[in-house]
Amino acid sequence: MTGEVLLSAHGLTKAYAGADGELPVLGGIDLEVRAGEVVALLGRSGSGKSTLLRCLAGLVPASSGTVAYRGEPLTGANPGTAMVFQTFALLPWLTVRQNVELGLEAKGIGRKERARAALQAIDLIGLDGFENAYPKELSGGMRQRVGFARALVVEPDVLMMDEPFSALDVLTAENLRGELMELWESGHFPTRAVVLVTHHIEEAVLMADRVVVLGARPYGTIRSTFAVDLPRPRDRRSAGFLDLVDEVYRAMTGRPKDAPRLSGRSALGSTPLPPASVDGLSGLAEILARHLDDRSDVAELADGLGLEVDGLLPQIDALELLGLAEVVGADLALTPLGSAFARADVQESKRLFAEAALSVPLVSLLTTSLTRTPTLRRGFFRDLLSHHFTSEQVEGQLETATDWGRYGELYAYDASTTTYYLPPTPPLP
Ligand SMILES: Nc1ncnc2c1ncn2[C@@H]1O[C@H](COP(=O)(O)OP(=O)(O)OP(=O)(O)O)[C@@H](O)[C@H]1O
Repeated sequence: MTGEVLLSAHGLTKAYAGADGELPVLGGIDLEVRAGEVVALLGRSGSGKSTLLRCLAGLVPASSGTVAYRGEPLTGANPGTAMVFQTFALLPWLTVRQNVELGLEAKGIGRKERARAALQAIDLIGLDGFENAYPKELSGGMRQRVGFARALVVEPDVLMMDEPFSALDVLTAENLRGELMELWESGHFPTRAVVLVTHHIEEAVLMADRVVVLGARPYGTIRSTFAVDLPRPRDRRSAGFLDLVDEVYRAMTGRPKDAPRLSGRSALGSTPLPPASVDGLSGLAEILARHLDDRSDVAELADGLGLEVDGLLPQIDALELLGLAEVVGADLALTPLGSAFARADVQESKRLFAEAALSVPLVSLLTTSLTRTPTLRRGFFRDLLSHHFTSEQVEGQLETATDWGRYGELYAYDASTTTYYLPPTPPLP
């Protein structure tokens, strides 16, 4: 790696203030971004990717450690970066050109020069003809082009992108990714490096020279880094591409030795329940049961379903957590319990599922609490969980626990009164 260092983070930590004290999000990040490279920050939801990007951009202050631009520690917004967001964040009452000019206005650049630079950026990103259109007249893809033009117009040293394609439909996203990388390769790209936040493994391998995998347990740290030496434009079907996707996938699912097991049989606060419905995880178990030895390569499974690999992560996590499957290398394999579950009739599958779900702390807590107090409000469990998780994570976990417990007939839930209760015992025949 030879380019000069543009961005650097050393010993960077970040904790947000929460209702119940500090929520640590990043722990001890060391990272450099050099001229000439595209770096992807890859990780699951909640691993702190966006927070790291914002710290590098100086939009969020670090709790400790340093972030520097060209060796100068940041004291506010990073003057060498511009950001493209997932949601396009355009001002609806301004035209395309006026939206693009916004970044320049903030820099105190005169009107004539602003118009010239904006038109150039608009042209570069394929928006010519839309200069005077308002955002509501544009498709999602065209709106995101405005997002790109607005960032590129200031010719930042480093373009920062926070999941810029995830709000777009598949074809539009693929098209825009391709155009962007062509532009980067052509040498006409007005930035010297790119940092991309994504949770799509394939997107990271497709676009980046270096993929930095963040792990989320117990808080965001760099788990591994991969150099991507594949020639551009990259072929998603080439053996090299698929091998690297597999390797990165293993790094994302592999657990560091000292991290708590995902099985979460320990404390309530260890690992949030994944957002996987019983239907979804049963579907995956049934598909696995159709494979030889009840196991399959995860990338192939996802491909067969028309999904990106990470699209299956919540269901895989759920099957593991419930002890119904395990990840072995790049494969997902049903356990004997999972195999029985996948092949059982409805009643037996509910019984097996209940047995598995009772090993999950939150489900077990709901069940045992209800044996002591026959009805309990959702707010009671929300409060308990809020000591360990953000409110979004709390609601997500309660959704999952409600679905799982209902299916296993461990408890029932009345949404109109937000109350859990024990299901009535069926009458004796
Ligand atoms: N401003 C904030 N205040 C409090 N907590 C926050 C704030 N921003 C993020 N968090 C929390 O920090 C954790 C990491 O969030 P972050 O958005 O950085 O992760 P991420 O890996 O980018 O996830 P995602 O892909 O879901 O955006 C999450 O638990 C999130 O709820």
